Amino acid sequence: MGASLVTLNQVGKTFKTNSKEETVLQNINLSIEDGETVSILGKSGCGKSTLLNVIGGFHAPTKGSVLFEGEQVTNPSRRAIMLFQHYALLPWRSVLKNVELGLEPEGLSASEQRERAETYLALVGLKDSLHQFPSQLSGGMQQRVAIARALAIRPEMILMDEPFAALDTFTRYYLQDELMKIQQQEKTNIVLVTHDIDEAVYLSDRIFMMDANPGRIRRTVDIELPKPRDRSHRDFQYYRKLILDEFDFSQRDQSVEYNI
Ligand SMILES: Nc1ncnc2c1ncn2[C@@H]1O[C@H](COP(=O)(O)OP(=O)(O)OP(=O)(O)O)[C@@H](O)[C@H]1O
Repeated sequence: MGASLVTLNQVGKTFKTNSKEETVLQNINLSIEDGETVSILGKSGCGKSTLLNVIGGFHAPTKGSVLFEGEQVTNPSRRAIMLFQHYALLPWRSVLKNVELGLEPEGLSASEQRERAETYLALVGLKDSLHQFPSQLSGGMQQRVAIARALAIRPEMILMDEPFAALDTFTRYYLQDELMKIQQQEKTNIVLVTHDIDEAVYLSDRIFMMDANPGRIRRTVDIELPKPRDRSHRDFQYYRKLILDEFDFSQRDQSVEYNI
């Protein structure tokens, strides 16, 4: 096996404000192999988004190092694109122009730019919506535009911060399926922040489970199930239960936790 795509060595992150100092990440060691989809799973406030931002070069670690293909990460780059929960589309630009916007720094000709944007919009099933505006689309369609915009840049890695959290269950399942198919086709590495255990088990090759105060990796779980996965299969339920047990949820009222 070659070198890891991403390696974090002894990473710590402390935020300093006027009144206090908060250590949000402590002693994070992890590696992400090329081709993997990994999830960072943990309760609210445990430092998931901070960890994602450190991986993407948006926050500098206070301690330790972050390596991307063996090179120190010091800044965000187009090799790792961030995808947010709230799409971040420009409302005054059409679907096509939103995707083309991400391509402007690449210096493509107008026709190349358009062709690339159309290719990725077709990939996410939006070839008939090129000239619509974000406000004319459902939340799920808007997130598909955002996914197309990220893919069109052809990054090596997409960092996703709870990308489907604002969507209803049916749309979320649909987009999780789409994302999995696209990932298998494009071979883009995905790092997904979520607090949805099902989403993590459904999509991930590996799950990094985090504890809070300070944020640290509690346990890493390899999900050894072929894709596409069957959410109702007992092997899927095995991993789901393993994670619920690890977070100590299984002792509580299970009707609350097994509510899908
Ligand atoms: N730029 C910042 N400055 C100061 N503190 C910050 C900053 N960013 C995050 N924090 C603090 O770091 C802690 C972890 O936040 P983070 O957003 O990483 O958690 P999270 O697990 O992603 O939470 P959630 O699931 O609710 O989004 C919080 O206490 C937050 O207040």
